[in-house]
Amino acid sequence: MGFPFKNSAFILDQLISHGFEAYVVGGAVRDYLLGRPIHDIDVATSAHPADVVSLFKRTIPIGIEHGTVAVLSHGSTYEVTTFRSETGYDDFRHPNHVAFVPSLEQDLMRRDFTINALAMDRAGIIIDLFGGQSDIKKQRIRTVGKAEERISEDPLRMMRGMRFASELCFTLGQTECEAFHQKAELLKNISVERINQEMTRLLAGKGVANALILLFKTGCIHKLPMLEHAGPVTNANTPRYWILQSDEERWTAFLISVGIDDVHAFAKAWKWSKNVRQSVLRLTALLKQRSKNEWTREAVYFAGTNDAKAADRVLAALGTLHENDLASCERQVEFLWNACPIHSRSELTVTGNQFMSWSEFKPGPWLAEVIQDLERDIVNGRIENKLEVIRSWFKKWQITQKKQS
Ligand SMILES: Nc1ccn([C@@H]2O[C@H](COP(=O)(O)OP(=O)(O)OP(=O)(O)O)[C@@H](O)[C@H]2O)c(=O)n1
Repeated sequence: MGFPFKNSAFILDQLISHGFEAYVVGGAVRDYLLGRPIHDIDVATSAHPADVVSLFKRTIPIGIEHGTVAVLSHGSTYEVTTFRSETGYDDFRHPNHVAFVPSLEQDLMRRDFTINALAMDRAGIIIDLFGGQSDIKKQRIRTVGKAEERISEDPLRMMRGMRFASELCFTLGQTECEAFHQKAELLKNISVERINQEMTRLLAGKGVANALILLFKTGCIHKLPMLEHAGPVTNANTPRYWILQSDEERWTAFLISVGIDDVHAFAKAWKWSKNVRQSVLRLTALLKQRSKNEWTREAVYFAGTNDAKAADRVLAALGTLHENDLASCERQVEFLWNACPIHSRSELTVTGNQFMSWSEFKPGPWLAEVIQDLERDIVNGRIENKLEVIRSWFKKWQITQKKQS
């Protein structure tokens, strides 16, 4: 078969020529066997981090406490990690001291799942001590050794297991399922950032429907922040995630499907970035507006075509809109957008300053209001986007404001 990870061959060669063992391990071997794109290449070696640093020109000690050194070459980064066992490795470098480095076997034994506990040597031979290849063939997720032990070492592994089930469309072994159920509570000790990463990937996987069923069956879902009372998701009421095109669309559909209304609080608890939070909030607001009405020129103008189409996809994923009607809804959105006389505030012939110079009011919130009212009237074709027209429109606007106050 030969060694498929050509770009990283120099790392193995350099380590081996200095008397060390070196293998490609983990996700790269798994994804290679699955025919999936390879993202990161991780190398496991018997060399100490200090040896790794001395053997390569450009290195960064990214996780020295875990024995990981990043080797940089031709714009790529390779993670080289000293074999570790649960007790780590002994880095006591006294001249008379023989440093203890675990074996490859010990290193593979402490990994999470059999499909991730595979190694490949420089000749392209696969080292498979726990039946990882057979599990790949049978499309199942099994832990290396006792599930309870692997989970106790790092409870995030439960989320990883279900995320792999989603991404690879694999099933979860029965013992693993039971162990997840028994250990679900431990998820509360895991940082929300790590949970969020796994959950976001789980929602994006092809097998998301089954993964969600697992999340509920194992009770793990109810141990996640703000999902204590998340409400049951079955095969029948799972959103049609395949219609959705971004993490934000998937999160919006997920939150609606499990009955979470307070997106603000959820975003805070899950420490979402500002971008994700604002997108999900915008989409949720649009859905409320859209589920009652057809798109109008004004609604498309204020939403923008991207969000308008995204909102329709979420509606289709939730079954409110028929999937077959999506294409015509998209065309409708495009049509309405093209019919708008302006496409953003910057196209108005007046600015806030102009209103100020015409106005008898002091600056205040009215400025934002007047601009929005103007955009609305122009987009709906009620007035033209011309300075003199807007000036007389503004006179009337001021009069109605005064009457109202
Ligand atoms: N909680 C964890 C995380 C990782 N690993 C091991 O470390 C390897 C690398 O982890 P990572 O890069 O996070 O994931 P990958 O398995 O490479 O998968 P992906 O790239 O799809 O995230 C895994 O294959 C697995 O052997 C583990 O045992 N337990």
